[in-house]
Amino acid sequence: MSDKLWIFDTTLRDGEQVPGCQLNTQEKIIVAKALEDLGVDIIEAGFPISSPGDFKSVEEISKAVSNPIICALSRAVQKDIEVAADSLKYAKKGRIHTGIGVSPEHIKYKLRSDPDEIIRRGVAAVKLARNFVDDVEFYAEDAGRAEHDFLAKIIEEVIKAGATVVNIPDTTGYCLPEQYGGFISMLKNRVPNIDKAIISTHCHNDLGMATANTIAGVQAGARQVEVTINGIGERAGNTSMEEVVMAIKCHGSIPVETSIDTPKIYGTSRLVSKLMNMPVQPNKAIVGRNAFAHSSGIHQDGVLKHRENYEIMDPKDVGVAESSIVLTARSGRAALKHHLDALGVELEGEELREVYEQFLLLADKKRDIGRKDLMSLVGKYVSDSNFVELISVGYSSNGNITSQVKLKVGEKEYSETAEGNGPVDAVLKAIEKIVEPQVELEEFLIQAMTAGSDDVAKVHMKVIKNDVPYFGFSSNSDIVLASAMAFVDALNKIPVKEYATT
Ligand SMILES: CC(=O)SCCNC(=O)CCNC(=O)[C@H](O)C(C)(C)COP(=O)(O)OP(=O)(O)OC[C@H]1O[C@@H](n2cnc3c(N)ncnc32)[C@H](O)[C@@H]1OP(=O)(O)O
Ligand SMILES: CC(C)C(=O)C(=O)O
Ligand SMILES: [Mg+2]
Repeated sequence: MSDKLWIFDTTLRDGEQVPGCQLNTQEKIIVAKALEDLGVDIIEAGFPISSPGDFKSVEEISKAVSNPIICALSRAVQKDIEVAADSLKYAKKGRIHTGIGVSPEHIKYKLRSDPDEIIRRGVAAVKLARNFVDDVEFYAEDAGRAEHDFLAKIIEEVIKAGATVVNIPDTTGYCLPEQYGGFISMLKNRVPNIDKAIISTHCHNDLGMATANTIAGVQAGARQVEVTINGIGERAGNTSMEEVVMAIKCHGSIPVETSIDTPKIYGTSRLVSKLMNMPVQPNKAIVGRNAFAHSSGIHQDGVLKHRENYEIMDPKDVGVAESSIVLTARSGRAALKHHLDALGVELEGEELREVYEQFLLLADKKRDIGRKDLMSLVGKYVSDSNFVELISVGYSSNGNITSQVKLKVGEKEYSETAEGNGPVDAVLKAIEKIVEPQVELEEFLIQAMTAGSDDVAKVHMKVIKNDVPYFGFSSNSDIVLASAMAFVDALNKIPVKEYATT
């Protein structure tokens, strides 16, 4: 059986530390609700001592969401912890996250302290926080550069003091996966009371290792991961939630499961990106614009034959409707044909080869080939609702009935006259004379819509070209004009190439 992996989202705290990403309380509530909907277990809602606005946000988020635990950050400072506790007063389940720097650098240069004093302050902070809430998380800031002996010692002491979760941050994003996993294994092996607390990962991406380190931590026994949507966070960012969740989903060998409703990932990513003014880089794993876009011929051919040839997950699993085949100068015939089929243009053999050659010439000049470009390349193979245009229709009766018709076909204008046994017959014959090759008029139906002399005629027409039926419709109070319009409508359904070959 798999263990539960607790998803601790810090988009609203560490993510919000990014310059330009600050949110107001209303915006934070929108994100918090989306995170609740996504299924996260813990929302780190803010650092309440930092400003009245952040205090209010934690308070309001505590009221607005009910399922996740609401967590408030503090330093190992009495006032911070008291304010954090106060901000959580409406939370159904509240957690105080307190801690202190544990690396030689932090102890000496940032806190200007010594190891014994740091343990004393850490323990005091946890004890104080436990006076307010049962759920207290301790962070050993900069654990990624800490000495093993000291880290094991402080973790043992804070668990004795009542910490329910112990967070082992790689604050500076320094670790390699083996090293980071090594910290977690070391704690599991050396801290006697370690099973009384959940071990949490908190990794930064300064060397692009945040996800790898987090996974290494989980493989070594961590059961909570601290993550942000889109991997936003201080400097190069935090571990991205979507990457960890999908890595676990894709690799059944990691013996944990999360409660994340993965098809909601993409929507949440876009919401956060929009509200925080933080564009998602196109090649971002899982949620980037190109994460499911295939642009080179060999890959496209492979995906079209069998999606799994180049995709390790179903885009629908993360809320992306479908993968895309992007046409570029590196595309092959399989991709071109795929796009043409979608436009209803089924080309094979010589025709496909001819269009492909034109396509490559265009793609070398233009980076992305869109629908309009394709239409211009295959125009002659598809129908075009404006290819045949009726300019004017008239007739005269001088014993015999003679029509005069003006049509534009493609770029050229034509005038024609014809005789018929009535005005409709004469007009249709004149059109037939202009439009080569001849089509066979198989059905012609005129219907009156009301009963008056000013009635509107509704015309339905079926013409056959090369054994394929095409239908035209129109309505007009002038029955002759309505018939001509329906004929032209049917003619415009015929692929342009049928005209071009005559
Ligand atoms: C790794 C992280 O992401 S930690 C979270 C980072 N987020 C933030 O810093 C945002 C919120 N911060 C703030 O609003 C402010 O920095 C405050 C309110 C916390 C403190 O403001 P100030 O009192 O003006 O202190 P300032 O920010 O200049 O310096 C930080 C002080 O906290 C101390 N400190 C830093 N971390 C800790 C800690 N975990 N426990 C105890 N003290 C700490 C520093 O040593 C420094 O103390 P000093 O002034 O005695 O040298
Ligand atoms: C406050 C702690 C958890 C942190 O963000 C870090 O160490 O990176
Ligand atoms: Mg951090």
